[in-house]
Amino acid sequence: MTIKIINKSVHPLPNYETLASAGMDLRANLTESVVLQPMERTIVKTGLFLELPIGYEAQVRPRSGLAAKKGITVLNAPGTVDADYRGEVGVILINLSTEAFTIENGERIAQLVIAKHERAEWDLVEQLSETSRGEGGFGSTGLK
Ligand SMILES: O=c1ccn([C@H]2C[C@H](O)[C@@H](COP(=O)(O)OP(=O)(O)OP(=O)(O)O)O2)c(=O)[nH]1
Repeated sequence: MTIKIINKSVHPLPNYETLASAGMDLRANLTESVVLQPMERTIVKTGLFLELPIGYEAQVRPRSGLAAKKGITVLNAPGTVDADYRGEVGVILINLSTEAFTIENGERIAQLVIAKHERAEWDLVEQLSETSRGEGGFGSTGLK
């Protein structure tokens, strides 16, 4: 599939790193680097504007390396970019580590996964079908 994109950033378009990558890395588009203190969050602009086909969304997801090594993650993961959104794609990053982290211009801060989604209508009923799980949830089958 192809997706219309405007690139107002100073970086190349996001691309898939390998043949089977699900996500394309998103780069911070900054005029100067940003320091994120522990527990601080910020919206990092990407300079990218999308026109997704209806029935598709773009998910803004964390990068595992940044999360595991630096404690930097996407606060609202996965962020949802709607097909009718015409603004700049932003990445809400939070620093969950105990040390300050500097976001440099061009740094790969998150990844974008393009996904199909359904749009459902509600069928308002008085009763739902019975199942063996019933209302059990939130660890009802044990935690191990
Ligand atoms: O990580 C994100 C999440 C959202 N958006 C943009 C695209 C999305 O279509 C729009 C609205 O996002 P969302 O529906 O999650 O936000 P909201 O808090 O419900 O705001 P709104 O009232 O604008 O829908 O913001 C991003 O650029 N990055």
